[in-house]
Amino acid sequence: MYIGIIGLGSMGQMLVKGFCKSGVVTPGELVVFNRTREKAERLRQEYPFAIASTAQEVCQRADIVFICTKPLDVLPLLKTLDLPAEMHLVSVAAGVTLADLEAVHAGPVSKVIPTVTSQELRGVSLYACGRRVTPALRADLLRLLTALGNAEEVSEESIETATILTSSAPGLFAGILDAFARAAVRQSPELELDTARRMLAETLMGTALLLENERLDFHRLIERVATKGGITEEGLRVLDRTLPAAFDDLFAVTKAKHALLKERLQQFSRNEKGDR
Ligand SMILES: NC(=O)c1ccc[n+]([C@@H]2O[C@H](COP(=O)([O-])OP(=O)(O)OC[C@H]3O[C@@H](n4cnc5c(N)ncnc54)[C@H](OP(=O)(O)O)[C@@H]3O)[C@@H](O)[C@H]2O)c1
Ligand code: PRO
Repeated sequence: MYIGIIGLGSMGQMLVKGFCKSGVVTPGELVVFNRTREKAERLRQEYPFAIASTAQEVCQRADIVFICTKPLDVLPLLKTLDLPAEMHLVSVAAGVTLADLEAVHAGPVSKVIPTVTSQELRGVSLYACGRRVTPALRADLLRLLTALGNAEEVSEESIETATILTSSAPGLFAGILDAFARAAVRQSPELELDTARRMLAETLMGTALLLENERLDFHRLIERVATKGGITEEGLRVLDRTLPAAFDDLFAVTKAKHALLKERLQQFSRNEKGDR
């Protein structure tokens, strides 16, 4: 099976690295295209895949094609291509729906929300398959996604909320940790910011391992850390008071951004229909 990847930014590169690292495919089974060719050539030094001259060539040569451009670039690009009917088209773009994809491709389409952590073969890929995806094509897709970590099938209704938990979360964790480190330095200016960041990064790694190796849930972990009547308990009270509203706000603004993206994608589709 040949796998095509169009767009070699953060996600396209993650797919190349994750697929090859897991051994689910060899570089020889990959055919890629990126707008700026040098980026593909740089990555090819490590992963000897085929570089196509055009996105059309990727679609001609691959059985399944992951389109990894920014959301608003997906449909304009797909509209310029003559997509082979049997090709499984997979979009990783936030906000691009199965209906958007089925409107531009007569063959099977799926939507996947990957995550940067899959480069380490850990994390959750979300997926939803369109009506024309056969059980065999679904199994092929699942084989690729489970090589990258866990794969969770989700409805399109819940995919946007789940995206924040699986795909935005690594960046959000980093943002939280950075604010945590900066607060520590405000408290104790003699502590260097980089030292505070390193302490937190190492503590995050250890926490993840404890959760996994001891099969702890979040509450059990809290019990292990927060000595009754001790210091951590006080910190947790502050989080209980302040974080629910902050996370409600976070989900509200990210939902609004998804809605804006979808509105702009629909506008594109309406303009296309008008032109015909
Ligand atoms: N980053 C994440 O963690 C993440 C997670 C889940 C989903 N996603 C989704 O993944 C998609 C890509 O995000 P990203 O973060 O990887 O973006 P990115 O780093 O900006 O990468 C986009 C890539 O697409 C290439 N490109 C643009 N137009 C193209 C065209 N017509 N033909 C071929 N290549 C083209 C760009 O090429 P150049 O080198 O010329 O710029 C660039 O390498 C988005 O739709 C996003 O919603 C991202
Ligand atoms: N990265 C993409 C974004 O920030 C989608 C989820 C994670 O838009």
